[in-house]
Amino acid sequence: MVDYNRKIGFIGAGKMGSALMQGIIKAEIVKPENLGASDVYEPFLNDLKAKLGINISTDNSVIVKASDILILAVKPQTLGSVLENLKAYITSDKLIISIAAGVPLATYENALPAGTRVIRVMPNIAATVSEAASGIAPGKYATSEDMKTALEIFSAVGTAVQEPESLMDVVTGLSGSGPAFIFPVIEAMADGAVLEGMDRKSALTLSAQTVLGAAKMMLETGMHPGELKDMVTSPAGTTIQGVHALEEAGVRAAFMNAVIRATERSKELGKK
Ligand SMILES: NC(=O)C1=CN([C@@H]2O[C@H](COP(=O)(O)OP(=O)(O)OC[C@H]3O[C@@H](n4cnc5c(N)ncnc54)[C@H](O)[C@@H]3O)[C@@H](O)[C@H]2O)C=CC1
Ligand SMILES: O=C(O)[C@@H]1CCC=N1
Repeated sequence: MVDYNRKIGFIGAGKMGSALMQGIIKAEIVKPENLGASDVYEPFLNDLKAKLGINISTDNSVIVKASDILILAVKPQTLGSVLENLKAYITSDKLIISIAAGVPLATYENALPAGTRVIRVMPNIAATVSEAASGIAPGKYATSEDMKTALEIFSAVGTAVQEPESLMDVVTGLSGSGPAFIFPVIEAMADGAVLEGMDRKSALTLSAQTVLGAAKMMLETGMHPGELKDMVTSPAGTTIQGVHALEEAGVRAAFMNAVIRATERSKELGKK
């Protein structure tokens, strides 16, 4: 088990950092007084302190010094300067976890003191509601105990799987970015129902529950999505008409391309 008294610190308390902090507090794997966050933008910190009771600072080094596990949650473009400013405070007892898209483990290992234990994680925004999907890759110096710790933290806010680093850009394109591919689907299906006369609130509720139910059914039955689709699709019925409309619009290629393009962008970010 993750040591309940271990201190976890976030550098960057924006959208993803705060989503993870909410999930971590909800899962009770760390006490609020053992969770800290720093950010250059004070209002985010004040909100988090008020909501979660965590420690805050606008000085990154304060949080680094107070933490056993450091989660880097700043933009990939900001990371270089953050690492440069923090390296003097990274001692060998600290585990560094980064969630930055694209940035390879070697970048941290080269920028931080020799032998620093680093783990790369790509979670997603559903950590807020304890339903994140995270891929986790260990760095050169991370121990199996470190991986256990990372898997426990990210399993506490959803589902977490170990992946080789070579697939972390794909994880980014699929599950890291994926919620943003699905929200418009939920909205667009609801729009169809609104066009047919349903009120917006009911349409969004039914649409979102439909996506949730479909995903849950697949995960819980272990059945192939094609087989599940066939269970809904009566001969000459309603569903096959809708499926035909989606195929005419090239929906499968569109979703494949979304994942491919996001993956390629993650690779590009890593080269900067
Ligand atoms: N938003 C998402 O769904 C996901 C984001 N990520 C990764 O998480 C990281 C953060 O992304 P978001 O939370 O979306 O961005 P964001 O812009 O909401 O958060 C970044 C935070 O870093 C702060 N910041 C900027 N410079 C700083 C500095 N020098 N020291 C401390 N804090 C500083 C900003 O004020 C901001 O609050 C990125 O690397 C991104 O690739 C990973 C998975 C999903
Ligand atoms: O859009 C981005 O770059 C980040 C990484 C995955 C989700 N959001």
